[in-house]
Amino acid sequence: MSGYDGGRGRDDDRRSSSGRQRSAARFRGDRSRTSQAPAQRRKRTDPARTAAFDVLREVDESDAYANLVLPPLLRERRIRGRDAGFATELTYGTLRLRGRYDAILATCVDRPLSGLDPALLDALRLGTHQLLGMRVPVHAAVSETVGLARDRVGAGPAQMVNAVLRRVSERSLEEWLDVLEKEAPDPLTGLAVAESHPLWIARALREALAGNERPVDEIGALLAADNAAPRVTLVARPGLVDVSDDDAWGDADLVAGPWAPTALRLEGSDPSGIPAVREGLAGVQDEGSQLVALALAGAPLDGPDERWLDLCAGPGGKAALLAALAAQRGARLVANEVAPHRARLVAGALAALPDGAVEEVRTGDGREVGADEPGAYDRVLVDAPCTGLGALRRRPESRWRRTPSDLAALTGLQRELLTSALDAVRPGGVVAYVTCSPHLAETQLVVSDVLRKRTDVERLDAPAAVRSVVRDGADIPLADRDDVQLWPHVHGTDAMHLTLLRRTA
Ligand SMILES: C[S@@+](CC[C@H](N)C(=O)[O-])C[C@H]1O[C@@H](n2cnc3c(N)ncnc32)[C@H](O)[C@@H]1O
Repeated sequence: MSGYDGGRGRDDDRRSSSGRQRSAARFRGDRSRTSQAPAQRRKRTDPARTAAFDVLREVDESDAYANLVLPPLLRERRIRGRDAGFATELTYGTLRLRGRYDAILATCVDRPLSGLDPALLDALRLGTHQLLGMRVPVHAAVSETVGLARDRVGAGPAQMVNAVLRRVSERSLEEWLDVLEKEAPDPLTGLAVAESHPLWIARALREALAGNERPVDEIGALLAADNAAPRVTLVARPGLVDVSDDDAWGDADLVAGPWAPTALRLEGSDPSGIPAVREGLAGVQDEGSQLVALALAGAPLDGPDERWLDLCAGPGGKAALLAALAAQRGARLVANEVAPHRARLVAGALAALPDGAVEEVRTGDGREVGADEPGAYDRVLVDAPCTGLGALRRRPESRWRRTPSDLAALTGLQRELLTSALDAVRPGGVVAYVTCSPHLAETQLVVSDVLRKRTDVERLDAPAAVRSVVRDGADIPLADRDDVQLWPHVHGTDAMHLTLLRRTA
């Protein structure tokens, strides 16, 4: 990114012809725009940085998700190519590394950060990420961010941005990390700050490593992996599209994923132009999600194998893979989801599946299915609502939104959903309990609590089920346990948990 000039020269023309200022005014923090002459505005604002700033304000003020706000904003403002790449890295990087940058900024600002105007604080964070996370030259990072602050926050705050960012620029990232480490009361706190995680999450992840037979000193690598933007991974839905079909993949640059035979890693970030994706024959799906669905479909089963249930299906990624696998063996899938808008997404995800593969997409509370349809299914997936602590790299702001108090409500729901799934599966049938969180309270403890109350369930060898579905020759490292925990820093996947259970009587 070095040498990036904010795309000003190129953008001035686009700005006058695109009508973008009207749409930009939708966003708040626009205080000084109207009092400035257009020529001044053009001089001060850079479209990529302004877009990043506006997304950060939306995330802060409206609890928006950056990955839902940024892409349409870039399209609306016609920010493309290098400018779009810069805006994306600036937005997501600033959100992910907010904790690290706030700790650095706290040493450069003479009052508590909590007392600053939130818009000013966002401008400081954006400038700090350019200086320490993107190697933008100091003069460009400071002057462009000062211009942005003047335009969006005001002249006084812009002066402060100038002074603070100059202080930040006096040290390299490594030097700043040394400072933070020395200030920390203990190593885990230091690591949590340096790798920008709330301390409770760093603690929970360290406990999850220990609880899954991994060395706890991997915590640094795990936290660092959460800060790396994940590669886009596609799933080639079996029976719908073949990896070797050139027409289906267009000119996309794809390499096979290391584990799932269905997984393809995309070089680049925009899969929307790929014919197979447009037609629903393939989709964007983390390789860990693919593995757990493949493992459920591949788990050994006695008796009929005809009717499968996805109890918590929205938005439908795993349902689409399961339905494709079901179709290959003449089985059919019922996809259940409690939220109507998410049930509609499931229906969309399943649209390309052959007739007969999907029995029904229904909107309903998964906790009631076990009582309503006891023993009615051969295979059941419970991909439970969870904290998402295993997918932090994918949702840049989520680590700052979650609180430990979310756990109590979620783990209660998880227990009820797993209980319902075990009632809904027939004796001899298989249930997969899955979360995209490695938190022990959401994984091992939920399973052991539910099983303590039942005598009709046995655990299956989930590592064996995963090994039986991975790509030929792939030697996937899995702990010596009967459940599976995947890790971003080990497997390059989200931290998916899988327990496989069989109903015995
Ligand atoms: C982790 S997501 C599932 C992701 C999905 N399996 C996929 O691969 O696309 C959990 C889903 O459970 C849904 N959910 C939450 N409570 C539920 C309930 N009581 N019954 C059924 N679904 C529920 C949520 O709305 C959310 O869509």
